[in-house]
Amino acid sequence: MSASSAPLSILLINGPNLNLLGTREPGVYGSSTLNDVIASCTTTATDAGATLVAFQSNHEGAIVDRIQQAHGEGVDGIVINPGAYTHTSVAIRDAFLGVGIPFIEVHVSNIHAREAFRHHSYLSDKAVAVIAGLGVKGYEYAVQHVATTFKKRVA
Ligand SMILES: O=C1C[C@@](O)(C(=O)O)C[C@@H](O)[C@@H]1O
Repeated sequence: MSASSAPLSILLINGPNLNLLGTREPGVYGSSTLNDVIASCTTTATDAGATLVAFQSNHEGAIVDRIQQAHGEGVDGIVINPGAYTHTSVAIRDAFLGVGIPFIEVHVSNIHAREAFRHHSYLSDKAVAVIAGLGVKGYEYAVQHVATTFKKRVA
């Protein structure tokens, strides 16, 4: 397959505690599981002619490693819910700046309507877009946007 006809490649990253979606604070995060999210995002990507790979880790360095690895893999766009690292991680910010892969930041909850320490994100000013407060639907909207508007990246 030539580079021009290769499908757009999307990486979905979920940070700490998002493996607990479905049981974690359901009043805040809802009842869908991470597997539900991955299934719906995979369908959204596939229907739009893109591919999607999902990754979850509770460890900051593993997320940095995965972002760096994505560069070598030719990933075209990343959808990330960094969880609590949103509010703390210069390392994840620097990883995005280092690889230059465009990304959308997703939060299940509206972080701006919650505690003050959740209002600041180390990623938002570098993101193509930020979706917060639309529940797990936010992931699908982000994947849909990446799949239909992002371009294949030139290595
Ligand atoms: O783990 C999370 C989940 C979250 O990113 C969200 O999806 O709403 C919001 C963060 O503040 C929190 O630490």
